[in-house]
Amino acid sequence: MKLLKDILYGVSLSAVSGDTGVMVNQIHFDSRKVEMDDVFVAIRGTVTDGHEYIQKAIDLGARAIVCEELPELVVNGVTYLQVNDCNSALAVIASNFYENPSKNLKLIGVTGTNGKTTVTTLLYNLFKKAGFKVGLISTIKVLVDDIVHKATHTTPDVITINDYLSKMNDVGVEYCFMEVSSHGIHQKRAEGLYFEGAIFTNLSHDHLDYHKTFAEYRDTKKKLFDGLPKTAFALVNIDDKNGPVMLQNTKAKKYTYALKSFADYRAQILEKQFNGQLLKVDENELWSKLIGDFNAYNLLAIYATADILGLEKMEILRLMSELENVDGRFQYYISKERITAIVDYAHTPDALKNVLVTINALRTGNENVITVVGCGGDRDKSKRPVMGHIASEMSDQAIFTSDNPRTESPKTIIEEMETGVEPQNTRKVLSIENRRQAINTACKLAMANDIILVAGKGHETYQETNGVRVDFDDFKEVKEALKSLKK
Ligand SMILES: CC(=O)N[C@H]1[C@@H](OP(=O)(O)OP(=O)(O)OC[C@H]2O[C@@H](n3ccc(=O)[nH]c3=O)[C@H](O)[C@@H]2O)O[C@H](CO)[C@@H](O)[C@@H]1O[C@H](C)C(=O)N[C@@H](C)C(=O)N[C@H](CCC(=O)O)C(=O)O
Ligand SMILES: Nc1ncnc2c1ncn2[C@@H]1O[C@H](COP(=O)(O)OP(=O)(O)OP(=O)(O)O)[C@@H](O)[C@H]1O
Repeated sequence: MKLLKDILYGVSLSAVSGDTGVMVNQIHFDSRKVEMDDVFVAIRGTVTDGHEYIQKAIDLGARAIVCEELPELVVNGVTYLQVNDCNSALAVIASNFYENPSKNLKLIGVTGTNGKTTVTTLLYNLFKKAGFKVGLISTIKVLVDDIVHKATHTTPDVITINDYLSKMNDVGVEYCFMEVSSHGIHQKRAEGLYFEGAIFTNLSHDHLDYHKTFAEYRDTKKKLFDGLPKTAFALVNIDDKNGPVMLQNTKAKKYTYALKSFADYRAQILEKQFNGQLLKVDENELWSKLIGDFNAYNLLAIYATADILGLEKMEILRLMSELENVDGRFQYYISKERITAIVDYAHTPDALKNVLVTINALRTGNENVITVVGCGGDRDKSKRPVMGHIASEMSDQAIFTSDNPRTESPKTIIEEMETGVEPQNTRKVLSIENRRQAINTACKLAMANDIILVAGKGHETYQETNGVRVDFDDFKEVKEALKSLKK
């Protein structure tokens, strides 16, 4: 139990009705989870308004209510706290409730359209190899030292983040690497946290269903950097045209990394092979199993971060050379017929293009590239024709299929992808709604040395249709399909 007054420290209150000297048990923003003596914070959401559930929360035993508008009738024995912005208040209350766990470790946030999971996971693995106790908050999983928790979001809500950070404090975690999504920043899920540093990977077309304009999407990402204290570091990819924008108003120490521009940290790709690439980082060479220009950026970002955080440069490179691909990111399998299948989480136009550029650069002869790809339902629709265009333009054969249609019609999504296909490429496109069938068809069409890219789902192990998740794992599917081929 905590004293309500204590967890309100730093919250700017516009009105108080009732006693703040009471003990409270937990904080919730979902009335359905409220129990006796909890605090309920009413959040205005995208679908409904938490203020409508204040009475429900009280019926379940809420001892205090945080809201932007006081209800007309107040209940005796309940404390009402009026604030201007419930999301901001929740952020402060959650940090106070868990005794500011972000202050007791070094928290590094990673933002950008692509590369967040890769960079945070590689940093987690690198620092673990270096002998530190580490934590990870990512799309794939949350790791409290070695204990795995299931991830629900890229950036969880602020109560859950503080809960994880507090668990990390309990086991002595020294560094935590956390993905910070634009939804997370907009909904203030990362507010009130003490960041040791933040990293910007890149910015391209995504989430325009939520942010409406690219400028709004960019400015949301920028807030992570605007909010850093001067003791923190801000590390940005300066080859990305929005890199300088991220640094505009930050008080933090500024660092840049780049493959093309002048920067504090620079790398050059010396040699590319299917099983790895040779990079020149500073004046030293690094052989990495992670291939592609985009991974050269990811690797440089982790090298720079580790250097800024004080690890020894040669040791960083030695540990980096041992790092493996992150699950579902350029994960590959070569069949006995010498057909290569690559599973990659590329679900944005930019990521799909990067992966196909990487694959095409590895072609040595006249092998074909067959791409199986879909676009998610109930998400940014404007990506669909662009991804359809990229897949058909950059592959010899593209198979459009389903990728978590959610509540939308898979057929309609595929038709929207087809609108992006240039007339000269239509003959290269097949549309097969059933993802298993699409993967099987790609395997049947493939000849020796061909490369099959299965894009979009990466590490995900389900297909979501109308709220129902059915087991589906691209890597298993394509491997099985290739194994059962009779050629
Ligand atoms: C669009 C979006 O981001 N939605 C998030 C948002 O929900 P919402 O605004 O729709 O909430 P709402 O349903 O309108 O409800 C408003 C409030 O009323 C409360 N409520 C509601 C019903 C009730 O009976 N009682 C009650 O108290 C809700 O708990 C909520 O506080 O706030 C919720 C609580 O934090 C999130 O779980 C939810 O994430 C949904 C599930 C989601 O899918 N989000 C995705 C888009 C997302 O956040 N993605 C990003 C990154 C993606 C990427 O980079 O690829 C992520 O960080 O994961
Ligand atoms: N630095 C990068 N630049 C561009 N594309 C990248 C980069 N790193 C990874 N990718 C591509 O984007 C895909 C997703 O990578 P990753 O999961 O690391 O990104 P993310 O930012 O975490 O995505 P999400 O927020 O949607 O989970 C990869 O499978 C790869 O195709």
